[in-house]
Amino acid sequence: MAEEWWDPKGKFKPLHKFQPVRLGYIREHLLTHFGRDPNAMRPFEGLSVIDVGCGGGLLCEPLARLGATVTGIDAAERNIKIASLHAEQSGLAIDYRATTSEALAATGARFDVVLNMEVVEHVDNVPLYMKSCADLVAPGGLMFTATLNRTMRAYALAIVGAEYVLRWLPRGTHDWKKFLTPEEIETLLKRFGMKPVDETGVVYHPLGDEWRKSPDMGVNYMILAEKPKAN
Ligand SMILES: C[S@@+](CC[C@H](N)C(=O)[O-])C[C@H]1O[C@@H](n2cnc3c(N)ncnc32)[C@H](O)[C@@H]1O
Ligand SMILES: [Mg+2]
Repeated sequence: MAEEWWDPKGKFKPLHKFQPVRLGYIREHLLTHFGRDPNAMRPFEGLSVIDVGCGGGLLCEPLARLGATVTGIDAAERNIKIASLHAEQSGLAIDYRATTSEALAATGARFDVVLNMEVVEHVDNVPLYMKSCADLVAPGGLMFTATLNRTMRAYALAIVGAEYVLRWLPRGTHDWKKFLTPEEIETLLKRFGMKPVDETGVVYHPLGDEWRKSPDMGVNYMILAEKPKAN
């Protein structure tokens, strides 16, 4: 099971391929926003980060290595078992819990940074989910959202291309109707007290077999939002 999540060529291959670009984006914005030293070994010491829908913990581990105090939650108990085992093998202390963002937000838990990466296109009640993620952000904190746009190109590339032609993902992984446009995400962020401050597309470059940031948000994209400091 652990291999499933941590195999770079396995079922979650696209998430592994996204790692450099998304970690670069997260790192860059955390450094600037929280005024951290880019040359430090553990620049995010003292920052609390929650990875919502953490799966096998692909984002939790690098952030813990960079010094952050990391909590990973996933609705699927099985994923939490895999993530915990892997963190133990990596010698990392990560607080993994099998729960949902909705349940955790209801307890009043708050974090400096909320990661909402590749989850929202899988949830049933999007507004409720986005509200729970926003509620988990402490005043002055950040939330990162990564997902797929609801365009014809996303249908062609992320569903026909990735699931049927290239077989990067199992068929049926995504349902195009559940994809959200950047405008829809930003509207929800604002409704729940967040201020969108940055956005970028993420585009595949076949020559280097890598994903890079791009102004083109037509398929994959990331949005950064800030929660204003309490007065
Ligand atoms: C495609 S995976 C994303 C994994 C990880 N965020 C990444 O990008 O590497 C989506 C995960 O979100 C979890 N999930 C969906 N809704 C959730 C919720 N409301 N609270 C917590 N986890 C949720 C699912 O169980 C699944 O493991
Ligand atoms: Mg997805």
